[in-house]
Amino acid sequence: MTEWTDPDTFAQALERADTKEKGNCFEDFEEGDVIEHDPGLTLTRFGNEQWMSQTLNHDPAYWRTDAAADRGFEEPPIHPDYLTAATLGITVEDLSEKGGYFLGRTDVRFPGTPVYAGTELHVESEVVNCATSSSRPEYGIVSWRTRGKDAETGEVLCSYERTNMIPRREPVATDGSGAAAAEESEDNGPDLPEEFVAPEGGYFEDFVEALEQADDENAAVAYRHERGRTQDDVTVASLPLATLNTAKQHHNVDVMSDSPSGDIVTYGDVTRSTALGHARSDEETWREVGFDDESFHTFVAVGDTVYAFTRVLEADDTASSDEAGTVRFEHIAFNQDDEPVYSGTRTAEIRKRPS
Ligand SMILES: CC(C)(COP(=O)(O)OP(=O)(O)OC[C@H]1O[C@@H](n2cnc3c(N)ncnc32)[C@H](O)[C@@H]1OP(=O)(O)O)[C@@H](O)C(=O)NCCC(=O)NCCSC(=O)C[C@H](O)C(=O)O
Repeated sequence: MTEWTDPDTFAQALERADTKEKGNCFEDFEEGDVIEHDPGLTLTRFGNEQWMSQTLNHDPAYWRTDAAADRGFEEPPIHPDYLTAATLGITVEDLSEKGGYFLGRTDVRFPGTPVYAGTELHVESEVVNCATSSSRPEYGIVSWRTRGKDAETGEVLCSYERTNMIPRREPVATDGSGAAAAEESEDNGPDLPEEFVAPEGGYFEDFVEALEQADDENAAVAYRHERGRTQDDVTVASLPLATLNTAKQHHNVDVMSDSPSGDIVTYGDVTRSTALGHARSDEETWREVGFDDESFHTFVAVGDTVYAFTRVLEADDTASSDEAGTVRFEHIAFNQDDEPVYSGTRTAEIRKRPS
């Protein structure tokens, strides 16, 4: 009898065998469905430090006990970026493993923070919207409300609404109106203020002063950050896998060679954390409050370099501590060709200058 490992025999066997599929297609989601995700993850110091080091987030409060105490933490906590990435990673097997691109996310909040190492995450998602893509008949667009909870107490630690493009089993006819609208809107020329102001330093007062100066001069507070992070095997494949993110986009070169990106791509949360790390390196962060209107504009792949640009939108003297004020930023991650790859608004408490 022929050995099944004989190459010709095996090729035929592969052709005739059914594939035990992973993940869900667009047709499998229905608005109102609630999905309890099976995978869980213990948030560890190691996982946190691996994520934060590789994305250049070096805020000492997340690394050193004395710096943590100085910021009112019991010990170096789990960073909200890693918490967000781990919450999303756990959902991928059920929501997006089939290969849909992560388009955006909003209302990212951390009601139960600070979170400390040793906390076990339990995550659930509710399908909030299923829409036809008018430009891509082979995909639908699905949004979920996801909550990452402390598995022991049930307290919600991280919550957000996320949208992905999800492959359909059967393509549908579309009118292409989305693509036409996008083309029309490209006709508008750039509309930028004449002057850009950069804050002198990274304290709350520096942002307030820069906003006041910009207001006087009809300018914007906007600046770029010097650091860049070239994507490598660790950022593209290892970091998402470390959050249990099974999206083939990040680790299966074979499948991805025949996809819109043509290659494995960086997990959106890695791109975002990297840009935020660059921005935070130029400010005195006190606490992260939330993120809104996040969008991923184009792919980031191995060899691409992620840079960051910041626009300061507003500042407010009130915060959870007298030692800080609240600032709202828009952060844009861009690549070596100056193309935006991510954008989103961020609300953060920024330390006031010590008197
Ligand atoms: C994915 C893209 C290649 C699509 O590009 P394009 O075909 O040019 O279309 P649009 O960008 O105009 O968008 C297609 C439709 O999706 C809707 N859309 C776009 N953004 C959002 C959003 N934030 N919320 C809701 N809907 C959104 C548009 O309106 C379009 O709708 P329609 O006209 O009806 O078709 C391109 O966008 C791209 O390359 N994006 C980058 C994607 C990416 O790299 N993401 C991060 C990496 S993938 C990942 O992290 C996966 C993750 O692990 C996971 O599992 O989620």
